[in-house]
Amino acid sequence: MLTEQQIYGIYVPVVTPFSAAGEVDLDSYQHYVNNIIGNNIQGLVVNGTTGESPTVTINELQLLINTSRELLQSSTIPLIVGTGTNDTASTIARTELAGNLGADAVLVVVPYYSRPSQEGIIAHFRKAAEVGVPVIAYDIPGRAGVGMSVDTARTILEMNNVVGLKDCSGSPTLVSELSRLGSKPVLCGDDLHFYDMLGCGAAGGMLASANVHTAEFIKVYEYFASGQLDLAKETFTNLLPLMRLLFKESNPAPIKWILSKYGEIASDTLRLPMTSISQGLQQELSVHLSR
Ligand SMILES: O=C(O)C1=N[C@H](C(=O)O)C[C@H](O)C1
Repeated sequence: MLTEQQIYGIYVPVVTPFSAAGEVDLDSYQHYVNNIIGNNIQGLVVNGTTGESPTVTINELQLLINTSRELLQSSTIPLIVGTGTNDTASTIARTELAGNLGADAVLVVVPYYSRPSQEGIIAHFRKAAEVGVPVIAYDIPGRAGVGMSVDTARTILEMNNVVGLKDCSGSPTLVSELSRLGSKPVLCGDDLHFYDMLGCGAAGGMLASANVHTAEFIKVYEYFASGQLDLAKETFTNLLPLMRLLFKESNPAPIKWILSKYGEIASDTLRLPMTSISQGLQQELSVHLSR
């Protein structure tokens, strides 16, 4: 079970590879995730936004959790499973499933589309936390349509079983205030501002871009944590041109494209309504293909 003390460093939210026909491609998943966990990451995140969670069925989720558990058999890296949906009942069902299959924690997003009140957001997280599996709450107003206020985030972080927050709010306010108030740890989910967010008090990052050049992202964190700020900044700045392209079109399409070009996954297929990246972005990303 994931504890608050384990929330730091680099967590990698992995993609869900699909075959050209749109089925989960387990061979690619095993090959690629095995390479990711060969790095000194702090957490493996399955079925997050990057894993195209809105299109993954509950049976497929079960398969992904079981496969990930097997891959992590001789590893101490915690397994975090995205179980949040826009519906509290199905979030609870997925959280129970993940817990029963051995997830160390779940990632629960603010319910998207419905635009609940702050009270509704709190009630949603209370129900998810009551399942008993450690919860990382996930604030991403740009995708959810609604975000957590600082008070809401504090209330949620005070709940038993909530171990931390993933902050994709797009502003330093939440992480700065929570860290000033001595709240539970916050992981930055805003790749392009990772370095600044560390400066505001983030304990690490859950970064889709860390699927590419994973070791470099770990270095940014380690340099920062050991006070070597110039090196942290320089390493981060070197990653920025690629990162900007990885978020130029909707995540995870650019990451899937680059992973397929690296031979990590067999195809960059996405499930609709997500589509592959444009020809223009392919050209721009091609410059970054050598590793
Ligand atoms: O899958 C995730 O977790 C992440 N999703 C964010 C998004 O796609 O908006 C980005 C972040 O890097 C991690």
